[in-house]
Amino acid sequence: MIRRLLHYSSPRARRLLVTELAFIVATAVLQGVAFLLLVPLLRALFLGDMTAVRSWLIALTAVGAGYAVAFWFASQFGTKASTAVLDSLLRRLGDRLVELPIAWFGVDRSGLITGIATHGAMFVSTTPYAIVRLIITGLVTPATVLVGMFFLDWRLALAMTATVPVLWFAFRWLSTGMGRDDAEHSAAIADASNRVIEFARVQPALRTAGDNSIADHLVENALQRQHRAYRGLLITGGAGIAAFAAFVQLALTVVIVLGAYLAVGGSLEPATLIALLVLGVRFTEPIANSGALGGGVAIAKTTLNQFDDLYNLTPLPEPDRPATPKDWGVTFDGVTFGYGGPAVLRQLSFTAPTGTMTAIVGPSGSGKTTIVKLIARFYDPEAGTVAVGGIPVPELGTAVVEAAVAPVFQDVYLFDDTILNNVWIGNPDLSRKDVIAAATRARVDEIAARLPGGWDARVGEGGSNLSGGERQRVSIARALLKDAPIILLDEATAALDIGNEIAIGDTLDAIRADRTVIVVAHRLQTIMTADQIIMLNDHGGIEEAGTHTELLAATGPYARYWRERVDATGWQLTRR
Ligand SMILES: Nc1ncnc2c1ncn2[C@@H]1O[C@H](COP(=O)(O)OP(=O)(O)OP(=O)(O)O)[C@@H](O)[C@H]1O
Repeated sequence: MIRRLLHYSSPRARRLLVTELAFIVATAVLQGVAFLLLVPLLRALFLGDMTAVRSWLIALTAVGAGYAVAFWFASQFGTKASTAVLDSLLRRLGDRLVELPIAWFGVDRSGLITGIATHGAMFVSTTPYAIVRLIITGLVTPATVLVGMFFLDWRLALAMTATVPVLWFAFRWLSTGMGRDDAEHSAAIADASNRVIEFARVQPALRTAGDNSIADHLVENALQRQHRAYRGLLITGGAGIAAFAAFVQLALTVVIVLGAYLAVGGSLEPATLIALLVLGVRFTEPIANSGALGGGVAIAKTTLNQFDDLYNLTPLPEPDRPATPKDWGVTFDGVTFGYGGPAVLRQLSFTAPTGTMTAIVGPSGSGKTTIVKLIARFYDPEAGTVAVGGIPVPELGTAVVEAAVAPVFQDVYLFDDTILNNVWIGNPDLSRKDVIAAATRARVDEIAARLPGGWDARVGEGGSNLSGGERQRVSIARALLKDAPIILLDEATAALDIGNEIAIGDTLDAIRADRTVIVVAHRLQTIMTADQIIMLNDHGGIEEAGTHTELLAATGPYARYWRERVDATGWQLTRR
């Protein structure tokens, strides 16, 4: 565990941790020496040899003083090491989260991340001082006593040595059992946290679903699983600690019986026997204490295992030196992709040249949003190539793609901050005036005017004070501000109010001239005015492609789709 902790620590935390451990070992050795000195001291007392008593007392005082100094240093370095380790773990977690492919966050990981970032990292950082220190003391002090014991009575020393493997196996058994149960408990906590967070988020939908909704059952099941896992942990821990303590007492009894046998046989002075028995008790005491702590180490290991899992994930390949694209056109060449299951897109090929707007239409679930995610490099395709400016995206690298692409998805997440700051993150270098100008182009000014506090009104957690369409407007404003050469827009499927309709229309007009715009299009206006339309089919391929006029003239599936949409929406073609 310590090896892995050192691995995840910063150089400073590593230095502090090693120094702390060195002082802990020193205190344990000095404690063992102090216990050993009790034997000649007690024997001198029993025999009434006051000169020897005085000498041994002085020696004991000197060792006691050394112990106090080492203990003070161990606790000083312990406090500093714990803060530095916590800092390192949180930084490593943050750094790793930034490196992981966005797809990893697709499945809800909030419970896992929250667990590591709050109690997990905190527990691990305090483990060296709160737990490992006592375990080291529980091992090193008895080891020191054992070595000294050979000089006092080799027969009792041998008997004590014989108990060591038994105690070691019992200790391992206890730690392994608690580690296994804690891993299950930790997974159950993460699952329950996810469910409770989800439960809180979807309350509006749940209220209409009634008391027996599936979400109620999911939360209930997750909480019950956590409850069962916790009970299992307590039972294993309680039984294991009790069994370990029994083994320790058994070992002590063996030594006492042997000592008594030797004393009765006359080969051991009674005064020495009593002193050695006192030592025997002191020998087993730290071992028994450490048994209860083996489980603590196992619990800390759960968090370190989670760190290992995060670091074992393979990130998307990145180039040593990112290539430079010649323009910002996007090409799909024989792309096949399927979220680890059946292919969603099969052998898909199309080109969206710079300075054009491509509308993607097709049945629900045909892979429209998947195309957008592949361009933004949430994933790499299983076969074929997604290229920007003629260069395959893996050769450009995630950083280049992220800088070049401004995605506007349907599920926009806003920070619990002011409406203006939520736009500002699109380009933090700009002035307030420029940010307001861009936000106004996306009609966010209408939203700000409605909210008490205007531009400085807070939007609530995740943007809960705004409607879905309004959140998308803020996201469009961010995209305008970012001034990226590739705009990916996943238009809202739900009917938009007139304000949002105009905002999206205006934005597309404003940005399409010199950029590559790819829109998962639902608005008829967008579809009709696109430079090319790509209509997907249900099998992950292209049904038809061309301009609106060409496709209508072809009177194929697109013409039917268009007719149905126009009839359904009662849409009328007018010039603006
Ligand atoms: N993260 C994911 N993991 C597994 N499957 C996914 C994931 N995201 C999407 N899918 C599946 O991939 C298919 C295509 O999804 P996609 O969102 O691209 O479709 P779409 O055409 O945009 O649909 P819609 O018009 O309903 O938004 C669907 O069957 C969907 O269930």
